[in-house]
Order: sequence, then C-alpha cells, then structure tokens
Amino acid sequence: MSNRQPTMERQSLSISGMTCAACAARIEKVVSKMEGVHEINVNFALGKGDVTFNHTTTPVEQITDNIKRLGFDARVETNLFAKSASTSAECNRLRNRFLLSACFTIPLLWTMVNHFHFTSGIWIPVLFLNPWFQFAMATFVQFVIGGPFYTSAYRALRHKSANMDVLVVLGTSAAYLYSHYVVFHPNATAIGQHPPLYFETSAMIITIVLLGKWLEAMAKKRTLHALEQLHALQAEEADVLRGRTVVRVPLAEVLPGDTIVIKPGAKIPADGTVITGWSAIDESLLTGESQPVDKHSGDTVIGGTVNLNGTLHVKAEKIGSHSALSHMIQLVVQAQHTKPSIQRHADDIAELFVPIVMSFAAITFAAWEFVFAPGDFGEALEHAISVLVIACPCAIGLATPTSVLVGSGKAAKKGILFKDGKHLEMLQQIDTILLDKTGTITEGKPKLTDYIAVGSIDEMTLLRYAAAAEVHSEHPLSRAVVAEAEAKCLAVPPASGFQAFPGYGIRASVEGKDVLIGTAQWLRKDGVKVHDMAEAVKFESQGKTVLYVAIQGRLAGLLAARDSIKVTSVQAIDTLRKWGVDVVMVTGDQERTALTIAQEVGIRSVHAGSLPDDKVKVLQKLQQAGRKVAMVGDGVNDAPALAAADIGVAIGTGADIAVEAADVNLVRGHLTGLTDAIRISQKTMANIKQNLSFALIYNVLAIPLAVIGWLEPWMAGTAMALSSISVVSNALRLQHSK
Ligand SMILES: Nc1ncnc2c1ncn2[C@@H]1O[C@H](COP(=O)(O)OP(=O)(O)OP(=O)(O)O)[C@@H](O)[C@H]1O
Ligand SMILES: [Cu+]
Ligand SMILES: [Mg+2]
Repeated sequence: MSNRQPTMERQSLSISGMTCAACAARIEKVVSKMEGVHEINVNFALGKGDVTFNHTTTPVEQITDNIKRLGFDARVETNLFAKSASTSAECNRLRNRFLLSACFTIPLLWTMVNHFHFTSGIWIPVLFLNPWFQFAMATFVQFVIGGPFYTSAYRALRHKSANMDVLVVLGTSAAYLYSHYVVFHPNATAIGQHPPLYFETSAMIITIVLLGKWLEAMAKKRTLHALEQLHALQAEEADVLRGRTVVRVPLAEVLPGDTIVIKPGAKIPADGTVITGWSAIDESLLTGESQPVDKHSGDTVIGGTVNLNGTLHVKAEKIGSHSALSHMIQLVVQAQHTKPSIQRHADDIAELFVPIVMSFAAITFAAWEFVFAPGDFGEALEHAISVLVIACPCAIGLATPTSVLVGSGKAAKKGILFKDGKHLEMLQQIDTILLDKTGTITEGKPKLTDYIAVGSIDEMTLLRYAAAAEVHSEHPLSRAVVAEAEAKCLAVPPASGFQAFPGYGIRASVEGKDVLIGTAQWLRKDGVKVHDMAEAVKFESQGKTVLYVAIQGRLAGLLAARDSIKVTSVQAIDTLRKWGVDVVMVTGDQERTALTIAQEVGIRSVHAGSLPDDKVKVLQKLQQAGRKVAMVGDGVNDAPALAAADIGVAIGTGADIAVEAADVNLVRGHLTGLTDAIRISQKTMANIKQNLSFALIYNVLAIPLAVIGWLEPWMAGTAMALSSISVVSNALRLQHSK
C-alpha cells in the first residue's frame, strides 16, 4: 500500500491535444517537477492523466494551468459518459477529416501512375496533370485539413519539445513548398523535363496520418464502450417496501437499510443481503461466471446482476457510487490509467526519437545534396522527407497502451480486476504464492458439525451463549455458529461489550456472564484451564476447526466447524505447481486442521497458527530470499500481508479492507481466477514485447533504406501507417487468445 498522507489527493484529468507518447512524457516531466505533486501518470492512448498531489499547497487548477501552458487542454475528469461522448465526437471528427482529405488526395495519387513504366499507359484526366489544379488541391489539404498539425507542432516547438506532428509538418511542408516553388518558377527545371511535383506526397502523408489517428480513436472508443456497458448494468429504479406497500422510486432515493423487492427477471438495483426468498442469480455480466448462483436469506447480492426465478426481499446496503459495480468500473478506469514500467521506457525512446530523426533527415539531405547527387535539390529533399516520415515513432507510442487496454479489458470480463497497469506486468514474474486457507482455498462458509459441552451446562445453552456473542462478529466461523443456533430455533439473548481479537477469538458479555470464544492457546493465556481433549484431536485431523468456549473463566465446551474445499482450488493449485510456482499455505487455523486441508489440495508447505503479523513475516522472509511473492486472501487477518506482498490478490467479495489492500481483485472468488490472471499477464507482456519489437525493428530497418534513397516519401507514409495498424491489430489479437 502506498503511504499516502491524508493531505494527498488523487485526481483524474482529461487531457486533449496529445499527439504521441512524447507529449505524454513531456507533461509528466513538467508536472512531476511541480511542488506538491507526488506522482503523475499520463496515458496518451486514453487522453487521461492521473495525478496525486497535496491539495493544501497545490490546487488542482495550478496543475491544469501548467499543462495548458505546455499547449494541451487539461480538465478535471467529469465522468465516464462525458468522456465517452467526447471520444465519440472526436472519432467522428477524425473520420470526416480523413475522408475529406482522401477525396482531395485521390486525384493527386492518380497522377502517380506516371512514376512507373508499366502503369504509364493508364489514362489520366488532363485536369489532374495541371500544376495549378494540383497546387489548389494540395494547398487545401496542407493548410485546411492539415492545419491542426501546424498548431500542435508549433506548441511543441515553443516549449522546446518535439512530437510526432513536428515530423509530419516538416516532411509535408518540405514536399509542398518545393512543389510550390517548381510551379511558380518553371525555369527551375530543365526545359522539356516533366517538372517533379511532390504535391501528392504531402497530401498523401496527411491523409495516412489521419487514417492512423482515426483508427486509434476507434480503439479508444471501443474500450470506453466496454466500460459504459458495465455502467449500463446499473438499474435506474428500484421497488422499495415502504410500510406495507411497494413503491417504485429512482435509485437515487433508495437509502441503505431499505427493503428492496426484486421480482424474477429484474435487475438487482443495489448491493445488499437477502432477507427472505430464494432465487438463482445470473452474475455472469459481472463475474463472467456463466452458472447461475443460488441465493438464500443471509446471502449477499450484487447490484447489476439479474434475478432469474424467485422473488427476493433484499436489504439495500451499498447503492450507486458505493456499489461493487461502481467500484469495479473505477478500478478498470484506474488500471488503464497507470502504466507498466515497460511503457516508461517506450515513452523515453519516443521523446528521444524526434530530435534524432530530425538530425538524420538533415544529414541525409546534406549527403545527397553535396555528395551523392550534387546539385539535385529535388532528390535530396525527397530522401530527407522519406526519413522524416518513416522514422515517426507513433507505433512505439501505441505498443504498450493498446496491449494493456486489451489485456485488462479481457481480464475484467473474467472478473479479474487489476488496480494498476503495472500489476498486469508484474504478475507473470511471481514465483511464490501464499494462500490463506479459510475463504481462499475453502468456501469460507463453514458449517457447525459438532458441539460438546463440558461441565454443568448443556449443549443448547452452550450454543445459545456462543451465538449471542458471535452475532456481532464478521468472521466466517461466527456465521456458522449463528446459523446453527437459528437452525435449532434458539432464542439468542443480547450481548454487550463485544470485542474481536483477530487471529485469536472474541469476547462479549451475555446475560451478565463473560463469554470467551477462540483458540485453546488464547483461552489459556486468559487463565482458562483447557485440558487436551481426544475429541479435539479427532476433529482437527478431519480438517475441522475447533473453537473453545469459556463462560465466566471456565471451559464450557467446544464447537467444531467444517468448511468445504472449493472444487476449483485443487485444479488451480495443480496448475500453479505444474508451472513451477511454489505454493505455500498460511493460515490462522490450527496445525492439524491446516495440514489435513493442505493434503487434500496438494500443498506441502504450511504455516499454521499464524497471526496477521506472522503472515507478513512469512512473506517477508520469502522476499528476503529473493522470491517474488503474491499473497492471496479474503479476510481482515490477511490485509497486512496483502499490502506487503509484491502483489496482493483479494479473492471473492471478501472483507472491504482486504479488497482495499490488494492490487488485484478476483471477483469470481475462485483460485482458477488467479491462474487465468497469470496467463493473461503472460500473454499481455508477450504481446507488448512483440509490439515494441515490431515498431522498433521497422524503424531500425526502414530508416537506413530511406537514407540511402530506396524509399520514396509515399512508400514511407504507407509503411508508417501499416506499422501502427499492425501494432493495433496485434494487440487486438490478445482479445481472442485463450
Ligand atoms: N470470531 C471468532 N470466533 C471464534 N473464533 C475465532 C474468531 N476469530 C478468530 N477465531 C479463532 O482464531 C483462529 C484464527 O483466526 P483467523 O481469522 O486468523 O484465521 P482463520 O479464519 O481460521 O483462517 P485463515 O487465516 O486461513 O483465513 C480461528 O481458527 C479461531 O479459532
Ligand atoms: Cu507517425
Ligand atoms: Mg481467510
């Protein structure tokens, strides 16, 4: 967990006007140097920034002003829908610009058949060959359609930085101005020769760059659309029980504690607990799990899921922006915001690239003008233009964000939520996994199987006292005790002075008597005489958890609860071991119980009787031995270890504090989600590496070709667009990989 001070605030910004990764790097560099700014992450692909800053010393306006001064537009992020609408509008604008540009470019391209012997027989409208006509078309494309490139390049240069648009502007302007010069100085070329015009080059480059941008905007729109779909899962109205009548009210009017009535086929409007009723719930849209889940009274339901066949009365708990669904959307947005560290390298490369390319182009021009083809200004210029265009680093800038977008989107569909892009990168480096037992390997829904009273009280009284105290605890074991008391229809008395001791047990006062429930060691420490009992040993070797109950300082009995193992746990642990990952169990439960369960799922290394701090110690020891450790857990007692792990993984709809402390959240609640997450992480990283090598190799190979004059400017433009397109399509391939 980050040690953020209370004055630190995290704010999302939407930033427009960025043209490539170099712009993002520029903003990060400037803003991170501002006083009071702790951290900033700018994502060029999403047009977003995420800044953590001290809001008492540095108002957010100061940060947005600073970004505006760099030549971009920055605003405090409003909401997903506004964002989505503006992305959609931008997408349409780019499409129109591209189409218009293409219309003006086609007549110019037509004349290119003149360049080749084998196509020179093709008919060309005479008008198209007219230099004045070409001049008019090219001028429109260059300055009207291409105008925004000039603005952006000017802004960048004014701030002594360079972006992709600088390359575009330099390359196209050079081609355009030279053609212009030729048209107005017909004497510049030898009589009888066809004057070499480059109008088609400048127009074509602009058209292709626009095509690339349009494709990129479409990819952006698609990811936002996926988030919007999640948002659309939220119901807008709810049927609330007011007195004896059911009233339909807007969701905003539902309060925590209200009883909501959910009919078969209806969407569940808020997170809550079932009070009465029984039904199968389709949670697939949220968790990706296709099997409906049965819900009875006492079970939690999640807003946005669909009630299939029974009527439910649900006590509303978390509504609207507090709901699990909202939280999930925020997590996905946040994960797409931040960048894996591999992206930082890519950004640095992109920023370095532009000046290097400009010097390459200058060298190329000089070499041709003075050495290879002395005096042929046209040819030297042509080669320099090719270099400018081919070297554009836009594919490098796209390589990582597109893969991360697709990878985290794919994960989200399977109910795997990464809080940060960097965890998507790190997960595949993990070599050791610590697993909590209760709720992680097992269902976390233990059932009370046995209870034995000791001394003068009878079993029902034992259960009554135990349930009275346990009602106040969130622990899964407590729920088992309370459920059993309910099943036996016991009248549970009220308790006061409840205290929980994580890892040990609980204490409360029932009917004036001091009740203590927990481990044998803890009761002993409190002065209760606990003798070793044969039954306890027997229960524990059956994999049951034994709870000791003391009333007024005397041992009153013991309760045994058995939790069933999730069927998916065995399968997942098996897969992990096959991959060569070390799997270790750390549990607060007793050694004998832990070993029995461990054996059933095939874990050899067990740390039992671990207090929350002990879990951290086990973890740190492994880290000191050079291991990369992930911790998987669901409970309050796992939170410290989740925060300390290289990657903390919260499983299921566990304790809020666990979800908060973790880096990854497995909504489906199965360990197979972990193996899926690791696989997605591996695939995404491999995809990013492919993309980067694609982009780099292409630049590395193509630049020399352009320098020696083998690539004409229009080929360079096409190749540049193709490299961006291949990066984007390679990333999209991830979506369909298994
Ligand atoms: N609310 C409670 N009621 C009764 N006993 C408790 C309670 N909380 C903890 N204990 C006792 O302390 C032990 C350790 O609890 P802890 O919550 O640390 O681990 P756990 O839930 O048993 O296992 P895991 O660490 O695998 O989730 C329990 O096995 C139980 O004996
Ligand atoms: Cu480019
Ligand atoms: Mg647990």
